[in-house]
Amino acid sequence: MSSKPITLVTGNANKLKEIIKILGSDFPRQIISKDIDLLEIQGSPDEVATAKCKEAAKVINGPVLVEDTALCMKSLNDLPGVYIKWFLKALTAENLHKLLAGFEDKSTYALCTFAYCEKDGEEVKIFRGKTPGMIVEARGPRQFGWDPCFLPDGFDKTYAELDSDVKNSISHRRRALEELKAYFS
Ligand SMILES: O=P(O)(O)OP(=O)(O)OP(=O)(O)OC[C@H]1O[C@@H](n2cnc3c(O)ncnc32)[C@H](O)[C@@H]1O
Ligand SMILES: [Mg+2]
Repeated sequence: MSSKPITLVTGNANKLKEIIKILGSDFPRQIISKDIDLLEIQGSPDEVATAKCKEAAKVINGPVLVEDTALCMKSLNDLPGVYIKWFLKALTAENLHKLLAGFEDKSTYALCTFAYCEKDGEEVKIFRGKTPGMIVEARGPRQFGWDPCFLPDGFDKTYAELDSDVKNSISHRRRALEELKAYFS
């Protein structure tokens, strides 16, 4: 494995902040971030992350890391899933819970999928993390996406209401990064 810096490609500043915080200072590789709006295909979370990674690798001449986040509602057979970005944009966090208004079962999981590739044409490695919870009416600071609507199992506060260190200790992103850390160390 090379020791070159890894370029993390994301257009989402909140994601970037959490990733850097969770990786911490003892992560063995240097991370550089780059904001490129990558094309997102339709498909499973693995397919979307893999395609994003291959596209990023074509642009960046070296190791690349991308991430895709899905929000999967059980009553909707795991939709919106990877399309949550567009649902959130259309509905805003205020109205997201209304998607499940006609359903009793509000259970939903947050899924984070990282995809890493050493360079263009090389194998893409996938790391996944999942946090179960449910969708509630928006509560807490409206800072990061659907955080105000997601109540993780075992907590009475939404991701938005939780202290950021607590969110980062149980989040979908944290769990995926644990897998990634294990691979790199
Ligand atoms: O450039 P990329 O990394 O793709 O960033 P993005 O903002 O387009 O992100 P995604 O394609 O992964 O879409 C996921 C959507 O879910 C939101 N999101 C991602 N992680 C989140 C988290 O931990 N809490 C709340 N919202 C989150 C994010 O703002 C998007 O609207
Ligand atoms: Mg995106």
